[in-house]
Order: sequence, then structure tokens, then C-alpha cells
Amino acid sequence: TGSSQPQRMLKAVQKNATKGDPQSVISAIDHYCRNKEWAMNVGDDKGLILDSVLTEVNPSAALELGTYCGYSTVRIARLLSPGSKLITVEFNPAFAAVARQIIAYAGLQDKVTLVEGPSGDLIPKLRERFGVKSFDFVFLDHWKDRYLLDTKLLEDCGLLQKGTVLLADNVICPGTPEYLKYVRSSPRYESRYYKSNLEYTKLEDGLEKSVFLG
Ligand SMILES: Cc1ccc(Cc2cc(O)c(O)c(C(=O)NC/C=C/[C@H]3O[C@@H](n4cnc5c(N)ncnc54)[C@H](O)[C@@H]3O)c2)cc1
Ligand SMILES: [Mg+2]
Repeated sequence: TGSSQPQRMLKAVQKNATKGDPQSVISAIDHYCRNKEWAMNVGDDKGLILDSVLTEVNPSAALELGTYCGYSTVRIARLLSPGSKLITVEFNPAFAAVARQIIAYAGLQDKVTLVEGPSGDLIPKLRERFGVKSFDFVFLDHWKDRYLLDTKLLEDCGLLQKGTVLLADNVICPGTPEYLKYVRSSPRYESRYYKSNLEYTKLEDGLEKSVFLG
């Protein structure tokens, strides 16, 4: 059997990026996905919005739902201040295995904890397992029909604090209508849409930034 697309993405990183240089890992993946094989990374256009929101929030405890191959994990972890941590959740073991290698290649393994399993099971265990009090930043990029469920779960588990920023990918394409309706109508969130395009294409997509008001 041949290699998988995530394995080919990893090969492209090992071939074209410099070990320990997160920016070169990001560029190698973007170049590969733009020119060889499209993949569902947040990408370079939406990635710049992710970078700017992250820099503004400067989280000490960040959570990512849906690691996939670790592209956005690297984008987030490279901007974290010393001592800050990112927990990323992925339930596909093959994707998790590739992501671990890409995160390590970028030299960011000390800032990232990749937890394998379904978000619905893991979110209620994050406090007892990793001593997380609450998150100040959450990046949602997993199955689109899980965004709302997991947001409510994070609320119910007391893992959001006043000011926590939720940043959701793909609110237009593939789209997350129930999630959007919730964060835009709930008095507990202050929400804003950042228009961009679907990774490596000219189609519209965007990120929704929602601040939890407590
Ligand atoms: C119509 C159409 C189709 C596809 C696109 C293109 C497009 C563009 C995008 O940026 C996209 O993010 C997506 C997309 O579907 N993303 C889903 C991403 C899942 C990853 O997260 C993992 N996962 C999924 N649920 C869970 C869960 N509960 N607990 C733990 N891990 C989970 C999976 O194991 C994958 O690693 C698609 C655009 C338009
Ligand atoms: Mg996405």
C-alpha cells in the first residue's frame, strides 16, 4: 500500500523545512498543499488572522480541537510565550502520529500536549488530567457539527473564563450554522466574523472570533 496524504505532507516537511524552524515547517506545508495536494489545514490566508488574534490574546492555556496534521498546532505553539501551553485533541491515530512528528520537527513538542481521543470524552477530563483551570484561547477546527456541542461542554465544565476567546475555522465553508447562530445570539458572547478564503482556494471562508463574557 502506498503512503497516505498526511504521510506525504510529513515527507514534504522533512525534505523542505529546517528542523527547529516553525516558520519553515508552515511554509513547506503551505507550498505542498497549494502546489501538490490540497489539504484541510487552516492555511496561510486564514493563518494570518489566527496569528493576529493569538498575538492579541497571548494565551497561557490554549486548546485546539482537531489537530489533523498539526499545521495550526505549529502556528499556535510558535507564538506562545515561554511557559504557556497548548493542548490539542485528535481522535484519528494516523493523523495524530503524523502531527506528533510535524510538531517535533518544528521543535515545539515542549509547548504542545497532543491528546488522542474524541473531544466529547476528553474535554471533561482535561482538568483532572492536565491541571487546567480554564483556557484563555480555543481554536475549533474539528468536525463542524461538533463545534456547538463542544462549546457548551466547555462552558458546562467551567473551562471558559471571562474573556476567553473562541476562534472557529470554516464558519462559511463547510459552514457551521448552528454554532454561528449560538455565539452570535447568546448574551454570553461577543462575536465577530473575519472574512477570508478557504485554504489554498479563491472560495470564501472565514473565522469567527467569539469572546466569552462569563
Ligand atoms: C463542502 C466542503 C467540504 C470540505 C471542505 C474543506 C474543509 C476545510 C477545512 O478547513 C476543514 O477544517 C474541513 C473539515 O472537514 N475539517 C474537519 C477536521 C477534522 C479533524 O479533526 C479530527 N476530529 C474531528 N472530530 C473530532 C473529535 N470530536 N474529537 C477529536 N478529533 C476530531 C479529525 O480526525 C480530523 O483530523 C473541511 C470545504 C467544503
Ligand atoms: Mg478547517
